[in-house]
Amino acid sequence: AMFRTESVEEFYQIGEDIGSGQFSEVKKVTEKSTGKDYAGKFIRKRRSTASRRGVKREDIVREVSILEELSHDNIISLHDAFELQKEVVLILELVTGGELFHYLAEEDHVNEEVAAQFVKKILEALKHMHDRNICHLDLKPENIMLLNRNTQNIMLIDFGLSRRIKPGEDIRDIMGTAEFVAPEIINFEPLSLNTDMWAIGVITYILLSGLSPFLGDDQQETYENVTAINYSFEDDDFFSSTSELAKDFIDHLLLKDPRKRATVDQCLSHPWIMPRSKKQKVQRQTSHLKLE
Ligand SMILES: Nc1cc2c(nn1)-c1ccccc1CC2
Repeated sequence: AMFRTESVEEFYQIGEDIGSGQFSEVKKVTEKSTGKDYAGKFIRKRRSTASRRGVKREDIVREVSILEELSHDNIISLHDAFELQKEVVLILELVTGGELFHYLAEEDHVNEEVAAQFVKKILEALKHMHDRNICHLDLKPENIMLLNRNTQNIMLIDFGLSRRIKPGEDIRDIMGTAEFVAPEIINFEPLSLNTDMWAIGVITYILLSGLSPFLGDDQQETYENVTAINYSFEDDDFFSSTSELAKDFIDHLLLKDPRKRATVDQCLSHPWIMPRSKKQKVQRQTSHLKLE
């Protein structure tokens, strides 16, 4: 059986809230037998097929089976799982560095050296997934946690929309967060591993500028900006000190045709992520010096 049916409170002491999702609360929990701290993700089950609240049991089972298949330093690990009458509780590895989103809110934007290190870590986690034909489909700063404040070590945390991409099988029904969704999601065209690569382009743009490239005044306007690929680096000279390498990296990801986008392997060997020469490394650093 996938889930234990004993009471989670018999084995874990429930602590304070540390986060939440649309249908989930995440609390710090302590395993009684070991004294170890974890993150307990309490996911409300959907009571009936007619309801729009809660998560379908099959979707929770999918999230758990994907978490069980993945094993990587920058991907949250699953320690245990309980099923109660109204909810499922996932016992996840505890990360306490806060969301990348909050770090960005404080820092506004980060210098290129730091941004490139963050993106490299996210790409390494994503490579572990893509090598297993698993796509995340909800990559955004809220789903990226910092291991701790002062390193670029990150952790992907939420696999609620993740899917195994089977050749020939069409996935069209996923809808993530408007600012980060690729054009094919809005147009209900087939999704693929390349759908994640679009989100990497959006996250990189935000890391470097603090601006969200497609964000409009409402969801409709955001969708129009995405499907029109309406972004630029000219906004209010937020990119005046950004290197050409960084802009080139983003330009190879924010492409309408998913097949033209750089893959995770191509991103990992892009000179912005893997500088091949002193000149390229200096180019990345000088942009930082100008900012400071
Ligand atoms: N939707 C969310 C949201 C969160 C988490 N998981 N899913 C999480 C996982 C491990 C440690 C800490 C958290 C808090 C945020």
